[in-house]
Amino acid sequence: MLPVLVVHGGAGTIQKELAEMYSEGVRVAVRAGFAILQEGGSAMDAVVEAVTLLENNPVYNAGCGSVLNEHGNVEMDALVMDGRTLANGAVSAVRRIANAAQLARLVMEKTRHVCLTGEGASKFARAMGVPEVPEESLITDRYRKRWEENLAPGANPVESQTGPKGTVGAVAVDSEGNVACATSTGGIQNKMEGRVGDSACVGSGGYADNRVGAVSPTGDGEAIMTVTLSRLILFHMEQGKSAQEASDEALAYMWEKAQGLGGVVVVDPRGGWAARFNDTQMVWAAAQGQQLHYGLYRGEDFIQPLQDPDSASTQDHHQH
Ligand SMILES: NC(=O)C[C@H](N)C(=O)O
Repeated sequence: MLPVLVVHGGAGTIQKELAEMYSEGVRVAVRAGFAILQEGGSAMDAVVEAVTLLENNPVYNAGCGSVLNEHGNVEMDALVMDGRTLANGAVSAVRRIANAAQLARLVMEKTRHVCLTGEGASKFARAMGVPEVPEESLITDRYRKRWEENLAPGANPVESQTGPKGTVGAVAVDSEGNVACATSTGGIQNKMEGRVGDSACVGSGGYADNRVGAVSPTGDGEAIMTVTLSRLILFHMEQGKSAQEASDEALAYMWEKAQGLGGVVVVDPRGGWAARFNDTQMVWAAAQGQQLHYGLYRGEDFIQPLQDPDSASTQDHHQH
């Protein structure tokens, strides 16, 4: 049933105290993006709106709330892709802007390139009138502290590159059957300056093609890139697998070949969808028809009516 929107706020191990905040944020974002689809808006508008809200929410590792690189700076990656035309745009290692996915969309719409990086991406943002924000406005106390802990004698900065991976992403099918994806992230804690992650690389950190579907992943970027996870999932769907089967097969392959953990949200053009992960947790939410689905641990699929956010949720172990 069309339209559909599915979002994620990252995979990994989410501290118990923060779980409700993580879950609430993806539900708010999915409602806002889905409202656009219900009014006849495009899949592209819906995914960018959902991701923008998640970037602005300091809970997630994207926009405000991004993790810090080895020098204590925020460098963000993002991409968008439109399944109608295969048009896509990305930015990598971009600094001092609030909404990297919107800048990725401008790369798609206003340049002949698919990815701009670092200082070039910042110059392009300025030329497009995107306001520069102070780096401090993107940094939360939580990540500032984590970064400082890594400077302590005896700390192992490489070890702390693992941990919660709160990248954000969204996939949608609009009422005309067009699919789109958007992904945005601060990357991984203590990454080397200039490190480009999957979230800036089309085919890895996202893909959308009206003939097959759309994917947005989260997780170990190097492993995601090694298996080109998003395109791999769509390849399995082209071979006749459902969104769920294709996701599980590709995630298992990523583990086998690259010891990669992560998760994905996926849609197909008929309105089938999946939120799957091989890490301990992934925070996700989906909207379709009158229902909002959401979950955090494996096997969870809580359902609420979209109309009434306060009504009691029911748990249903049907897996998507
Ligand atoms: N948080 C994440 O999902 C990390 C992201 N995939 C990256 O490697 O940059």
